[in-house]
Amino acid sequence: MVDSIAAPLLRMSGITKHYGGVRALENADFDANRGTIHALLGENGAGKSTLIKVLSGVVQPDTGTISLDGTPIEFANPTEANNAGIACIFQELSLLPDLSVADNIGIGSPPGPFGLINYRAQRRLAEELLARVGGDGIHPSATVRELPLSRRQIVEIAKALARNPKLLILDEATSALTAADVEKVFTLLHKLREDGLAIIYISHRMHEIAELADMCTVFRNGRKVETFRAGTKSDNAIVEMMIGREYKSVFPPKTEKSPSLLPFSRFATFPGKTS
Ligand SMILES: Nc1ncnc2c1ncn2[C@@H]1O[C@H](COP(=O)(O)OP(=O)(O)OP(=O)(O)O)[C@@H](O)[C@H]1O
Repeated sequence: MVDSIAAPLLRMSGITKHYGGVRALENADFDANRGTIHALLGENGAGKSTLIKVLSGVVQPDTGTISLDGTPIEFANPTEANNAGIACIFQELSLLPDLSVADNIGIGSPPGPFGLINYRAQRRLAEELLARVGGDGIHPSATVRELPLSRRQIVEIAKALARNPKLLILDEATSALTAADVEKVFTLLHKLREDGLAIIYISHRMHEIAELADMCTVFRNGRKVETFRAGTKSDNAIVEMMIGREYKSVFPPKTEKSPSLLPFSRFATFPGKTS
């Protein structure tokens, strides 16, 4: 993690969002720093996805302010958020399966003169980005449909990086991947963190967060409960923050003979969700 004494890259303050009569976020605050992987934790319905939707221009908040790099921002739609340097990856990939890898990666890039696509430039961009994300073995002219899921996820990340974002958000983006493929994505995210990106990561798999995150923020009932450094709280303390009451672990207490290398139980998922 890059320690930052400067202002955070992202600052969300006092965000409230209702869907009709349902309060999804209530006066919520959230900061994210450059060079940091920040996990968002919370039970189902805590407001995590709504926070991300506000941040990525999918929905607009009722009240509250957002600033990026110290500049106040408001997004009317996802394209505006994208243009400002915010890229979002969801569990459902956004790739068009019948197009090539290069077409998918270049899809958001502005066309050349006379509105024409410069295929050579598009292919070069795809090659550069695939190399950056460790997808060297993926051919830019391969059709996305031909690729296994883990490779598609790599292409999705390459596509997200095509606009050179400052902030990369992954919302349950690794849920469909095998453990081995998740490891590959984590290696890539660590590399992107070293490049200075701010990364926000949502997952219900506690062991993933323990392995990946530098910082954690817990949400409950649409509000931020606490932000803390990963590894500084026990599993139970985190679950209690998430559910707002005492939690008796369903896992046997650790013995000296079975130390856990991770601050969270290896196979634990958060209550209320299976992965
Ligand atoms: N489009 C919508 N219309 C009505 N209510 C919604 C809508 N989207 C979310 N909600 C409600 O807003 C609250 C916050 O939901 P949100 O999806 O942000 O939580 P979450 O923490 O991301 O949960 P999950 O882990 O299940 O995705 C919940 O009560 C949810 O039912």
